Amino acid sequence: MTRSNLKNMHPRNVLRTPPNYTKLPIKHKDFRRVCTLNLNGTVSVDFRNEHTLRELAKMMLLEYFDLKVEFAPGSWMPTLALRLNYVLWLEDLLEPLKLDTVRGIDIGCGSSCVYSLLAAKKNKWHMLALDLKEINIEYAQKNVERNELQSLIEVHQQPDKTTIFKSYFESPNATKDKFHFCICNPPIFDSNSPNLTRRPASRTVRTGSAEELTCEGGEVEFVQRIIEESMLYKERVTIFTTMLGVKSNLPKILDYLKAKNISNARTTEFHQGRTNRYNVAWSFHKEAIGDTAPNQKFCC
Ligand SMILES: C[S@@+](CC[C@H](N)C(=O)[O-])C[C@H]1O[C@@H](n2cnc3c(N)ncnc32)[C@H](O)[C@@H]1O
Repeated sequence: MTRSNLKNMHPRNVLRTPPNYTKLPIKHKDFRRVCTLNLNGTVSVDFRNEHTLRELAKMMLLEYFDLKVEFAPGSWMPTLALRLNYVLWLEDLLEPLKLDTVRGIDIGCGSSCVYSLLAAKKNKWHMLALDLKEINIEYAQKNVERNELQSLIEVHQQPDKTTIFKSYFESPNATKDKFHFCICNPPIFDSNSPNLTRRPASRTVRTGSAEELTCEGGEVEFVQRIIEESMLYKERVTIFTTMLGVKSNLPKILDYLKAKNISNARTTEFHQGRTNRYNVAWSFHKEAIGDTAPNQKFCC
């Protein structure tokens, strides 16, 4: 990350001050094991090594949020700067609502359950964490228990990959409480695309299993499903949000919202080093999003 990029990070992001990679290995012994000490006293981290990335992610969550996290083998690896920018943007969107208690839904929480853990630990938000994969549910549940956040986070297995909120809301055990937001980092690639095997080489190792990274129609169709279900459950969730990994998909989603006559929408961009993400929020409630939170761009 460059200095100018760091300056443009969300104003409340603690990672605006770059981590001290020379001091952190002294404090965190598992992280120390994957670092290389150079002759001039500096420390190198191999971002192409999956095990190293796991230890880095675990160390960052522990150092900055006192969160102890384990990841399922081969599962999707969260980076803290990006996850934090998304949570901070949500804080901005929710602020005008002046809520005493906040309830959110984490669509596709992954094995780390990272968004729910951050939201609960940092803000004491109540979270419903949903995922399809059994192993992700097991790890997510253990991560919640490891951090003693059971009173704030409920983990629920999504039985049907074609639905988003429906199977939970229609289940007899579902809470009758309303939710104030949903957060989502959708599977990005189209499982039917022949280009999947010809993805460009990345400078860092790509983590995540096929089931976590792909779905029918890729992120566009996944988000279109969220939009469709948002129309069914407009009274159950105040602000719907999602992330997109591909810039050219943003206008497609905005066009889809327009086609569904949903005009109350906002976008933001997150730039973390070489990783760019594009977020959309929409609401059926006039008091939400409407007068506040202009479209924003955050870089880190
Ligand atoms: C890209 S990963 C994101 C993981 C985590 N939220 C993060 O940002 O690090 C997408 C996740 O969505 C889950 N998923 C896919 N389809 C889903 C569905 N219909 N309902 C809930 N989760 C789903 C996958 O199993 C995977 O864990």
